Amino acid sequence: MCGIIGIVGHHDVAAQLYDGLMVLQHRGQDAAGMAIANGNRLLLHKGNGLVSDVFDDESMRRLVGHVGIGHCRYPTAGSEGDDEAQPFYVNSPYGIALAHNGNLVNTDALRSEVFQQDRRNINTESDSEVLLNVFAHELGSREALSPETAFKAVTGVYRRCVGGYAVVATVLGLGLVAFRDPNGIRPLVLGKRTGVAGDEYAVASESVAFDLTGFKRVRDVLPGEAIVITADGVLHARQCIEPGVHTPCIFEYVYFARPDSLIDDISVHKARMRMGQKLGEKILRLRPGHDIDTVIPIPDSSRDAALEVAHVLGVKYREGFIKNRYVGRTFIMPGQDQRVKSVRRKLNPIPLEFRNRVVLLVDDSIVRGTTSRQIVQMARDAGARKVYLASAAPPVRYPNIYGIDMPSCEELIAHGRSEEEIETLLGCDWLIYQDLADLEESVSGPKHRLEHFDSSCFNGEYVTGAEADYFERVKRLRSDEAKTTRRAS
Ligand SMILES: O=P(O)(O)OC[C@H]1O[C@H](OP(=O)(O)OP(=O)(O)O)[C@H](O)[C@@H]1O
Ligand SMILES: NC(=O)CC[C@H](N)C(=O)O
Ligand SMILES: [Mg+2]
Repeated sequence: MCGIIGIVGHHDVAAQLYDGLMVLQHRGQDAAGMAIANGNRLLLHKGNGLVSDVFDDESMRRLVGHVGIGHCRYPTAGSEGDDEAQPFYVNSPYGIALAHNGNLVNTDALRSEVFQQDRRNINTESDSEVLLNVFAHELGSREALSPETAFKAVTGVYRRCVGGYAVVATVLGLGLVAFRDPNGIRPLVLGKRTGVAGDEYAVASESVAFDLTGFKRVRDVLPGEAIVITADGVLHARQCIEPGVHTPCIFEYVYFARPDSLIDDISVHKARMRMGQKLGEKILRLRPGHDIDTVIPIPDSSRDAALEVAHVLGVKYREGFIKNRYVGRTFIMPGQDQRVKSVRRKLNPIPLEFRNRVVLLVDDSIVRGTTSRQIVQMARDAGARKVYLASAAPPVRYPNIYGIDMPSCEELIAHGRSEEEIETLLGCDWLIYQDLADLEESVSGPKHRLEHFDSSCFNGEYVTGAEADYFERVKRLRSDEAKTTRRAS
């Protein structure tokens, strides 16, 4: 679930892109990069690592220009190599750099189409490089360069690229182009800042990227819409294809996004609080006379929900696990060994919050079960009398194919298992999952702002469809086993 940002300003934008990327770091910890338009050059700097590792004073000094894009990567296709860090660059037509959040599900068909029909070579295994070349071909086959031709090129992308994608690109001689897939699966938001020199614009994966950079959130980019901001700061917007059913990824609200973001006009923080409220109500329905002494969140992402669960149950909320702030998110780490070790490094119990108590641990989601297995054991070792575990999301039973790297259902602890079987595997005394209808209601809120979601990892329904053998192929290429073999070779 990468983070993307693009800015058209009146002054150099690299420092602000850096600040924006720092706030989007939770969306991708593997690689980072920036591309800045400077006259007839696209200045590019990217590499593996966190934003603060990839950029130093020297690289920042080189990135001069007032139109630019940035990316932080969590790979869902290809490898974790630095050749697949983003933005990607292509020299024709005009010179384009592009950064992508999401995942295409017709990459293989497109790859051969791009080679045979468009006569373009794709030099990596990245789906984003394919997307860039489709956009480049579509732009190159129109007459002059203008917002109009950019919109037509985006329509071409919409016709050819299937999957989840939010994209920012800089095109030399034009400015910034941004667009969001026809179902709006991946988020993209537009911001504006008005200064003495006039209006400046930004687009980003999450509105939180604006807070630090002084931009104000204007609105979400619509599914199937494209935005062009010319280098002189003029904004053009166009619906480039009839939008499909708007199905934003529900996992953004459960886990990925920061709580201080608004996505599709919905506060992630409030959505998570409502998840907690519904989860608490379910627990009360199932066991009105429960014996829970304390609710303990699994930091970080479950805190909003856990606090509300405690309120509804009328019991104490205690921070029983202390998180080491120097360990990143474990779920988005590339290998299972690394994930397993990181959970213990990251979380440590405060025994006095567990001793002789019946504790309810609350997490936002249970995916591979890496975190839950260990924290249940830690709670027992710390002296808990009983350990209950609640998940603010339903069982994750199906792969995600739109930008979250859980490609192989065998790796999902809930796949093909009943809740009782999962409870036994996790070793807890009671396991409670949120119901999907309650999760969806929590996100759409009392005003029913959204009616549909991409909830595919919970219900196995994929709004775009996928190539017939897609799931098998992606499992072969991207299971933990395949990644380990690839790294060793
Ligand atoms: O069942 P699993 O495969 O372990 O995945 C689910 C866990 O991973 C995530 O935490 P993570 O440590 O990535 O980030 P966080 O600090 O934002 O909670 C999520 O919040 C769950 O705790
Ligand atoms: N998580 C994402 O958005 C990944 C983007 C792209 N598919 C890549 O692997 O680089
Ligand atoms: Mg977590």
